Amino acid sequence: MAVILGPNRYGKAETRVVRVVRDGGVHHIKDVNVSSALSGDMDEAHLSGDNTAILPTDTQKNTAYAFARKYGVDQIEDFALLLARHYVSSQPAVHHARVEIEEYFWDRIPVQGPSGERHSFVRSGREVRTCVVHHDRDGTTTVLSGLKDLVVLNSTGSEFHGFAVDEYTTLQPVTDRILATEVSAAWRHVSDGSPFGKSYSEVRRCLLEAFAETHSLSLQQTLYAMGKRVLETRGEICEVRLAMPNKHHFPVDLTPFGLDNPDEVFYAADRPYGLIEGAVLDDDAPAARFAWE
Ligand SMILES: O=c1[nH]c(=O)c2[nH]c(=O)[nH]c2[nH]1
Repeated sequence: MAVILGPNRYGKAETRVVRVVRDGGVHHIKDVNVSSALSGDMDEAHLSGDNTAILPTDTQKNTAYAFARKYGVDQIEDFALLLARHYVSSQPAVHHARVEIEEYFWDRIPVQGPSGERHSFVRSGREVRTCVVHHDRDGTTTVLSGLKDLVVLNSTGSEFHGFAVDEYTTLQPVTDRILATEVSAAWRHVSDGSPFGKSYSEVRRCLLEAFAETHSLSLQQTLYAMGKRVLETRGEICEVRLAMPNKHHFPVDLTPFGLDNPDEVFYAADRPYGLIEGAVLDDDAPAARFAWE
């Protein structure tokens, strides 16, 4: 038997970059979390401890901060593209760069200082925006945008029946239930030139509208409807992957207290939960290459 080195990459995970832009007394905040991972001609670092090809992860952290100052941080996808291209073009040993960014939203606290200052924020209860960019020295670039922690609920319009049963099945069919989930979604851009800000808000709108407008016979059906809505509405997207936990809401039995419960009071269970995952894509979507790695 011979031992060989398998696929490997290395980088700095979760460099938290907060940038404040001052427009007089009106401040703007960008709060991102940058993870870079590089791979290429660097086997010797693992095999013999030769670090010649290794650009330190500490340098990768510094680069994220320096680029935030030099180029600003607007759309996270554009910032990730900038970093990924920088590593591949400046380091001969780096054949491939993967840059993942999360963005956390802040809302302005609507008060003003005596001279009109506006510099107070509250962390938004909104979802986290995400992206994953790959850039390879063969010239291929892939861009995924996404979101996570988007919690949604339909208080009716959801059924679940007609399912397979065996000797362990106790679930009763229902024609009206609460459907709640915490959406994690990622969508693949056809090119690296999408207008990423507008695209993000429109995809988010498609997901929410399809969730609300679909009369659901299962979370699986709702998932497909959400992905389909994005693909039919947004030409710049060719694939959507969704992970949606079924956040079960069980009507509480109130009969011990002499009370009925006409689907009014629910117990929101946190675990276990059903986990529904799926990809929806254009049948002529270009090859994904390493986009999902
Ligand atoms: O929408 C659902 N899909 C399932 O696969 C499932 N399984 C289950 O127990 N409840 C549900 N609900």
